[in-house]
Amino acid sequence: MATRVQSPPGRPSMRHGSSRYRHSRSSLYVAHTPSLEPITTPDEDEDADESTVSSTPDSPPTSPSPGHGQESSSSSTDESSPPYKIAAAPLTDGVGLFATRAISKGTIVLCEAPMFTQPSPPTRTNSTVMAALSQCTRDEQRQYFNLANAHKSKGSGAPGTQPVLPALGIFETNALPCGKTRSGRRAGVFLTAARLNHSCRPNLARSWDETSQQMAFRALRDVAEGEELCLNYVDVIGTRAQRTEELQSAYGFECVCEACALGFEELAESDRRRAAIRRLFEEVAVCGNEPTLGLRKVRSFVIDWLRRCSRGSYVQVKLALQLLKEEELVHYEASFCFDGFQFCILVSDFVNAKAWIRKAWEASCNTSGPDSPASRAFKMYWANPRAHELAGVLPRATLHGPD
Ligand SMILES: C[S@@+](CC[C@H](N)C(=O)[O-])C[C@H]1O[C@@H](n2cnc3c(N)ncnc32)[C@H](O)[C@@H]1O
Repeated sequence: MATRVQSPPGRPSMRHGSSRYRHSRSSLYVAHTPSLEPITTPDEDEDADESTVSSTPDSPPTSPSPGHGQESSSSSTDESSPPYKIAAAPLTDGVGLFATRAISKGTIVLCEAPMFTQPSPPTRTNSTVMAALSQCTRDEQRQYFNLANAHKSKGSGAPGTQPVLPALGIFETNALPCGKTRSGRRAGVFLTAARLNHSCRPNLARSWDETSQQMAFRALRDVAEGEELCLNYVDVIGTRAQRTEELQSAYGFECVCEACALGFEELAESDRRRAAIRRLFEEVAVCGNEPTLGLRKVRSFVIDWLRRCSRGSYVQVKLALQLLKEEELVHYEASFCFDGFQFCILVSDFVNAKAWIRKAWEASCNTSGPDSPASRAFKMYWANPRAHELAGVLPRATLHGPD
């Protein structure tokens, strides 16, 4: 069974020197599409006055608005206690984390250092996990061996395959990706966060902080007291059938989350929306790892898109944002907004570019904090959109902003 670790991870990273923003859990490069209907043709709109967008300040604030990345606080009598508790999650046949008080969007719910980390397979084996465990305290070892093990039933191993021994099985079930070193990517087990169940409508996002070597878990939306706190282990844009297949093959369980438990008609609606979001992602996934190739692809994509615009059959980023809101999948917002920014940048529409990048920055602060590489890059582009390598590579045009 595949590890819980996503490749590469869970929260966004910005590829400096290129133009792509990679969404966290997704393997998709989301250079999508312009929702951006041109309202003037090239050359009609000479140097637009950036100050005309009143909702977009000329420059980003020095610090994000309240809420972003704040440690949890509430009206609870004991604010120093964690805003969560571990309790039985009967549907998952185990435990989960539950909010002990109301938590507002963007709040850091939990910040945790890994008990230990490991390299990626094949370097990671049962022996390397056992060696790391031998450096931990007895209490930590006891807690570790109490964690879920999705590989338990495979103990004897299928003919011709190696059995998954307990220490490794537990690691593969619970580990989260935490950064990259010179020798490659690493994953770690976090004793508290290992109790977070999966939801296809998650209310937590995780982001690894290289400086503190800790994982932060932030509320993606306002969470009510008593609500279960959940991450998404896999990409959740896709129909229930697609998600079920992925969770089964990667983690071996049938998802019991609220999105998967919807009744027939609601599920059909949800499936329709998620399929549309995925289509939007894929239709405009134009860029690979190689910046020059990416640039070429972006260019031909935009030219094609401009052509399609004139026939009125373009896809709208705004539509994607609306669908994400309806499905409560706001952690994908920053990717779409960054694409909106990039398409404006291509045609030197700096007014609308600023509006898009501001929205991308706000969304990114909520999911991964103001100090994440993506948030920093967005803020930098907000201050100076012309610094983007795609700036002005196509004839000038005026597109639309997000609002
Ligand atoms: C990382 S652990 C999460 C905490 C776990 N429930 C426990 O008791 O320790 C992952 C395991 O929890 C269960 N699980 C997590 N999310 C689930 C979901 N949405 N539906 C069903 N089971 C789930 C699966 O058995 C999975 O292998």
